[in-house]
Amino acid sequence: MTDKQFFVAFEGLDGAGKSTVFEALGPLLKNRIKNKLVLVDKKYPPAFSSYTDNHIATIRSILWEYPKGAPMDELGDMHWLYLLAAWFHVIDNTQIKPALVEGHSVIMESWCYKYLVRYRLKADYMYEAMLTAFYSLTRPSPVIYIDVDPKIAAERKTSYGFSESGGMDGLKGSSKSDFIAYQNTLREIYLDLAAQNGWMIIKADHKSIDFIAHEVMESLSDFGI
Ligand SMILES: Nc1ncnc2c1ncn2[C@@H]1O[C@H](COP(=O)(O)OP(=O)(O)O)[C@@H](O)[C@H]1O
Ligand SMILES: Cc1cn([C@H]2C[C@H](O)[C@@H](COP(=O)(O)OP(=O)(O)O)O2)c(=O)[nH]c1=O
Repeated sequence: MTDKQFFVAFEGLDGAGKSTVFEALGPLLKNRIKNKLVLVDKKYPPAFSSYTDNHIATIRSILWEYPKGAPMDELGDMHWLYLLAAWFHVIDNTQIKPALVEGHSVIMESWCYKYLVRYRLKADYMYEAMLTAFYSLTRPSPVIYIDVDPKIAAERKTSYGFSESGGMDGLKGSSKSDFIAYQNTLREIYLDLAAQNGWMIIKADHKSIDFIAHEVMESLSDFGI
């Protein structure tokens, strides 16, 4: 048992297995730590107040419940940047910061780096603007990067979304091969970020969820968790 306080978050490509490993890890971690553990799903955080819950439901519907085929690129990359920043700041303010102040530990199913990776492909000033907008967000440590070959992630999916296939970066088409090509580009950027920031990398190709979850638990011991 450990009483170390932590904030850890998963990162990885679309279909890497973040949500699934997050669900498997929760019960394993709860048995290992003395503090209360707060589990936060990026899109569906635990209830807060009715005002805030309504507010975030509105932002969520814009960010994630958009109609299939919506021409999201019409609105512009800077618009989406600030909406994404608004989302992560509300999660930080209402979930992560208060939990840490209370002495609890937090595990996030995924954090904001996926969008930094996507914005790395855009003009430099946009990437810089996103870094600035995200600057004061609480930083997880460690970040657990679930690394999969995009071909394997693609096999798990039945459809390939517009933004998952590079639609927001001017790429046309959302076939399996479009998804794989875009995700391969993102993976290189992700792996650079992982190396620069000392993220924990879990190689997940051809491994069961149970196996991956136990590997994550072993690696977390190296961080005293
Ligand atoms: N290691 C794995 N082996 C087999 N299937 C997996 C594995 N990891 C995830 N999956 C399946 O792949 C799909 C995508 O996983 P998910 O956790 O939703 O990915 P993410 O949250 O990273 O987008 C789900 O249907 C999940 O059951
Ligand atoms: C401009 C831009 C916006 N976004 C925004 C639009 C979407 O509403 C939002 C969420 O992306 P989406 O791929 O729909 O979901 P997920 O977060 O599960 O991967 O991010 C990008 O993902 N990429 C971009 O290049």
